[in-house]
Amino acid sequence: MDINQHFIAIVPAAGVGKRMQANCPKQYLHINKQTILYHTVTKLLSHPLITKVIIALGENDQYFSTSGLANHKDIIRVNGGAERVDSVLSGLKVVDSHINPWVLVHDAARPCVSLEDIDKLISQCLDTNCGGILASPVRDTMKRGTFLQDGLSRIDNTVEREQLWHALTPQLYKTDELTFAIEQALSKALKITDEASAIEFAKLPSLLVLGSSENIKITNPDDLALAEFYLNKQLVK
Ligand SMILES: Nc1ccn([C@@H]2O[C@H](COP(=O)(O)OP(=O)(O)OP(=O)(O)O)[C@@H](O)[C@H]2O)c(=O)n1
Ligand SMILES: C[C@](O)(CO)[C@H](O)COP(=O)(O)O
Repeated sequence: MDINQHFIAIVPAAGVGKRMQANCPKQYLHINKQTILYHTVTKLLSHPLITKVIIALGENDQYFSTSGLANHKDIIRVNGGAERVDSVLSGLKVVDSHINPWVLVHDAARPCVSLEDIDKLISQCLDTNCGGILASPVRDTMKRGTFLQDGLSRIDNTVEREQLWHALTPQLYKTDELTFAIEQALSKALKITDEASAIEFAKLPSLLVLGSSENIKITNPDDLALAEFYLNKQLVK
């Protein structure tokens, strides 16, 4: 990978982690005595091509100041927004596309991403001059369902899983294209849950770059132990 440029990573970290049912936002839960946010941000900054991280924080965030990241010279803080997409857009507003024509976006809740997968994403996107995302193919039979009463659900149909992928992060796009795509999608009140969906609405292409299924998003309580296992597995490599 003959890359002679450096990258900024935007880390949306302004969520409250409702599904985690914890006593603090999930990005501030600890694994091996460090916060998940600390693991994620230091992982990104350990990549030789990532030189700055822009972290979008909640307006009332009371944890960041003691996270071990507060005075890091390569971290820029911005205010997050009501939705993840708003937090990402806040980060994009402080990126100079002349200096950083490409930008990575990576969830604070994904500390298990590997440097090798980040290399693959950067390499494939820059070699093809096309934005893209890390993704992992679906392995199970997939069903579409309908909620019934009393918390029950029923199967409506089986969803074809050929070329069905889990969208992961980082997602890597040209700064100007991503900013335009997100602003356009928001102006049309379109539902944007990742950068790729805004790019799709803008009818721009995206690569699917095969990434490890160990790059989980810590979302529900049982994800924490799994993330700890994967992080510790990386330590012994
Ligand atoms: N308004 C928001 C909502 C989410 N995020 C971030 O986007 C990432 C992925 O979102 P998700 O896993 O949904 O996190 P939460 O929104 O915190 O989780 P929940 O939906 O369970 O509340 C997280 O790192 C989260 O902090 C953000 O920056 N701003
Ligand atoms: C961006 C993302 O990680 C792609 O899978 C995911 O959409 C973010 O989580 P959310 O629950 O959709 O906010």
